[in-house]
Amino acid sequence: MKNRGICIIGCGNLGKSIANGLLNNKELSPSNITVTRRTLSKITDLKDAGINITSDNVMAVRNSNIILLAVKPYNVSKIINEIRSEIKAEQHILVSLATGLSTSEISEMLEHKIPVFRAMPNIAANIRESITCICDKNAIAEEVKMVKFIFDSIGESLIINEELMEAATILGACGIAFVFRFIRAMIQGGIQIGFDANTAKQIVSQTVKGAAEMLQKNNNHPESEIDKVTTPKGCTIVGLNEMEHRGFSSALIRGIVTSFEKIEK
Ligand SMILES: NC(=O)C1=CN([C@@H]2O[C@H](COP(=O)(O)OP(=O)(O)OC[C@H]3O[C@@H](n4cnc5c(N)ncnc54)[C@H](OP(=O)(O)O)[C@@H]3O)[C@@H](O)[C@H]2O)C=CC1
Ligand SMILES: O=C(O)[C@@H]1CCC=N1
Repeated sequence: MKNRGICIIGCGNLGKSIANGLLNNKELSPSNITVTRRTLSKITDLKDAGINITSDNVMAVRNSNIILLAVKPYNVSKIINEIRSEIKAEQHILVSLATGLSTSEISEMLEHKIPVFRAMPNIAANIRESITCICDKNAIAEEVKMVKFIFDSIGESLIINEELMEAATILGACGIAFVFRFIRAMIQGGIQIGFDANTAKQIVSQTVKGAAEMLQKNNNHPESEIDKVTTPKGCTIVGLNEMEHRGFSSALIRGIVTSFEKIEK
């Protein structure tokens, strides 16, 4: 990977999170990373860290091997039109991060047949804690390994079938927003029962981190961990039951399904 150039076209919320995450990858030199957007004043910190910043998408593509397309879905065809003639079969791999556009739709916009990937990270890429689901069209094993290397370096990654890409978008990419909303509600509850906002945030964040890490490390089902907390006739079970009476699990499931229905339209 050392001599491969990576460009991120559209260095906004997601693109910048990825760029920040990649900065900590010792196998990638910041000078091999180029990011683009029109408003460069918003990414001068990346320039200070050694990443090339530019508004020139064509130059960025010309000097790179792996193109991460991180613009809004409605800007994808316009950007591909702009860079199409620079995309070379022997030089490039294209990774689209755009929601809802298939690898076939992207491939059809291109002049040459090149490996096209879709990847769905989340903004925790910023601290190298993303989960990224990846699928591809026309890629060989070595190219898959290369793309996986990039996303493994900003968290974890999974190769999935393309038909699950929309579901992956909801659970992983939108999912982090759902988790933040849960955390916010916990903090609001914590303030109501006596903590100041900062202390409540510290307690809740570490509690959520501990719960997530327990599941990652011991592979148990969440309910079997809940059983270890709930004392018969105790204060945990009454809280949990009240949450369920109020539709807690149902609200989450319905939110996930509603987001999925929106993306499937
Ligand atoms: N945000 C998220 O958590 C996730 C987003 N995605 C997908 O990633 C993509 C990007 O989303 P997000 O980062 O939220 O969007 P943003 O709007 O934050 O980022 C897109 C960036 O593209 C830049 N841009 C627009 N036009 C051009 C152009 N002609 N040349 C270069 N850059 C351009 C914009 O900057 P400027 O106006 O300065 O040019 C903007 O900062 C979307 O397709 C989204 O579906 C996927 C997973 C998670
Ligand atoms: O809300 C959206 O449409 C995008 C897709 C995943 C995260 N943000």
